[in-house]
Amino acid sequence: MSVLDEIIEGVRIDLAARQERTGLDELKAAAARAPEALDGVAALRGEGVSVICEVKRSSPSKGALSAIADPAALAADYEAGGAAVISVLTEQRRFGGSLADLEAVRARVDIPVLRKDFVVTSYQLWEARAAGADLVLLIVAALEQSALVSLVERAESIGLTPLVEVHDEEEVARALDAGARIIGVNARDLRTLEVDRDTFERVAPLIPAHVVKVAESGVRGPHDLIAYANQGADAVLVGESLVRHKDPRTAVSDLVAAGAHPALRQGN
Ligand SMILES: O=C(O)c1ccccc1NCC(=O)[C@H](O)[C@H](O)COP(=O)(O)O
Repeated sequence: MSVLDEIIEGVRIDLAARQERTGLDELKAAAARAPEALDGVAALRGEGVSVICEVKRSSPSKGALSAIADPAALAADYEAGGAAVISVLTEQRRFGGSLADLEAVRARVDIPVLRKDFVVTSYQLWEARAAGADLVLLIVAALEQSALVSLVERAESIGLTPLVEVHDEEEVARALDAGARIIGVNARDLRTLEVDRDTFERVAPLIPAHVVKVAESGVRGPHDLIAYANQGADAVLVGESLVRHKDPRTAVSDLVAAGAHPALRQGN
């Protein structure tokens, strides 16, 4: 069984427990009370390279990353540093996250918030919207094509912008077929968990210009952002290097400044 399969097995068990506690109608009512969703595409189409900053407590590849006592305070630092979007890992077993983290972040920041999880059913989309998320991650490798298509449609229909994650050329074709407006190329191989920063350079040319291109994983600092930008990234998604940093606000503003450099503004 792959790491992805193991994660999804746990996600389905936890999901079933939540579905027992909260019916879909109740969740939809909560989603209707949530503030209107912010536009995820517009947030990532700003000047320069946009930075998506992640609240990430632990990971299957590295174990515990940071004792994040106050995820909302961390997100506020990210926002003050110039983040375009906050990503909150809500998967509990392997990443130590929760929807409570997302709700706390939503209540503190004014920029869009992404629910980063292993979404396999539309119930999780309603959860995301009820918690105040504006974007949701959909991982192509975790979904049959019919499920991917219907989750993209459902997400859009309830105001969530899907960030559709791919790892190779075939998955790009599937993401485009599903109508993705934002595609994230994750450099982390979900079988080996190794990060290969060349993945983006290989796969990104297959993504048309009207689709926002996000380079995910392995950004250690401005030099990696510049490398991804030169390969056509509109945005980068950064987790570990920020949560481990002693001054996350400055770390984000250094990334944003690197992404705003005039040399990167001419369509790379
Ligand atoms: O981070 C992991 O170990 C991991 C393992 C299996 C599936 C997903 C995983 N990470 C999710 C992510 O996509 C990253 O949190 C995100 O791209 C940020 O990456 P990084 O900056 O390298 O923490």
